[in-house]
Amino acid sequence: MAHFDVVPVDESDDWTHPPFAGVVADGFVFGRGALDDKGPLLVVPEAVENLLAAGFAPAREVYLSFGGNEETFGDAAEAIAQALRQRGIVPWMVIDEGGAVVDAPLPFVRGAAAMVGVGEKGIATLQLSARGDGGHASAPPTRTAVGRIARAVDRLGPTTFRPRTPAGISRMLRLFSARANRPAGLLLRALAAMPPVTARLFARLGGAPAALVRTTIAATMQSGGTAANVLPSQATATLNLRIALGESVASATRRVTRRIGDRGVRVELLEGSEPSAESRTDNAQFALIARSVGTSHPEAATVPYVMMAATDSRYFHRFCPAVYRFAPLAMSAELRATIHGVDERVSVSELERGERFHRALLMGL
Ligand SMILES: CCCCCCCC/C=C\CCCCCCCC(=O)N[C@@H](Cc1ccccc1)C(=O)O
Repeated sequence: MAHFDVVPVDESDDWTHPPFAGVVADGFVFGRGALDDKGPLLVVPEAVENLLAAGFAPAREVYLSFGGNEETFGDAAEAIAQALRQRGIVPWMVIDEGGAVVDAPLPFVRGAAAMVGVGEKGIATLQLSARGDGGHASAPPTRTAVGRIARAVDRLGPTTFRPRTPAGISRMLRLFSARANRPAGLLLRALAAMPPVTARLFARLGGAPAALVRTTIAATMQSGGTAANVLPSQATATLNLRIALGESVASATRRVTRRIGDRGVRVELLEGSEPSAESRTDNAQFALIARSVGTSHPEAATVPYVMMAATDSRYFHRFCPAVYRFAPLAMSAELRATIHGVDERVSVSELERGERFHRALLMGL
C-alpha cells in the first residue's frame, strides 16, 4: 500500500530546489512527497515491473493499493478495502507506510533498525463547545464561554489517560537491549520484562515515548468571539486524540467528558477511527519482512514498534490480522524532519534499496 497525494507547501518556505520540480541533486530527489509517500510508492511498481519483465510469477495473489487522499483522512483506501472484502479476499499480509530504516532509534542503542509498525493508534476529533451570555466585555460574568472552554482544555492534562505498554514495545526494548552498551542494555532488558514500569517511565519522559504508551490529547483549534470588547455567546475548541491500543473511540470520549466534568461544555465526536490490534511478530509474515530487510538493508535489525499517526492501512486492520507499517527506505532523523516540512527528499540509492526489498518480499511470498 502507499498513497500518492501530498500535503501542501507553504510558499514562504525556502526550499533548496522547487518543491514540485522533481530536481535530482547531490544524490537526492527533492520534492514534496518524496518520503511521504511517493518514494515508498514508486519502489513497489518498480519491483513488480522488474519481476514481470523477468517472467516471475508470485506464489500468492498480489494486490497493489494506492490511495489518493490519505493526507486528508480520506476514504480511497476504505473503498479499496471494501472492494476486497466484497470479493471475500482477506490479505495474508498488508504492508503500508509508517515505519522506516532509522539509525540509533533510542539513546544508547547502536546501529540501524528497520522499525516496523505492528500496531497503529486510533484517532478521535472532538469538539468542545460552550455558550455564555453575550454582552459588553466591561462587566463580565464569573464564567464566560471562553473561560469554560479554557478550563475544560486545562483539565485535560497528560494524566487524563493511564499509560500501558503494548507488547510490540516490550519486544522492541528486548531487541534493542542486545544492541546497547552494558548498563543501558541491562536497563532496556529490565524494562522489557516489566511493562507497567516501562509505561510509567515513558509517560514521565513525555513527547514521543509518552505517545507510545498512552492516549494523547492535543488542543489544535479554538474559536469564539467577534470583537475585542464583546463577550462571545459561544466558544469552541477542537481536540485531536490519538487513542492507545486497547482503548476505543467511545471509551476515550467518555473519559474526556468525565474529566471536563462541566455540563456547560458539550463534547461532540466529529470523527473517529479505532486503534488497531497488534499484528504478531512470531509469524511467517514478520519473518518474511525481516528476510527482505536482510536483502535490502543487511545492516539493520528488524524491530517492531507502534505507529503513533494514522495510515491508510487502518481500513485493513479491521479484517486482516497481519498488517505492517514499513517503508523500506533509510530515513535519518534529519530526513524524517523534512516530512511535511522543507526540503523533503529521498536518496536515489535508497529508492534502489526499496525496490530490492519489495522484490525480495514478492519472491518470498
Ligand atoms: C523508538 C521509536 C522509533 C521511531 C521510529 C520511527 C520510524 C518511522 C519513520 C518514519 C515514518 C514516517 C511515516 C509518516 C506517516 C505519516 C502519516 C500521517 O501523518 N497520517 C495522518 C493521517 C491524518 C489524520 C487526520 C487528519 C488528516 C490526516 C495523521 O495521523 O495525522
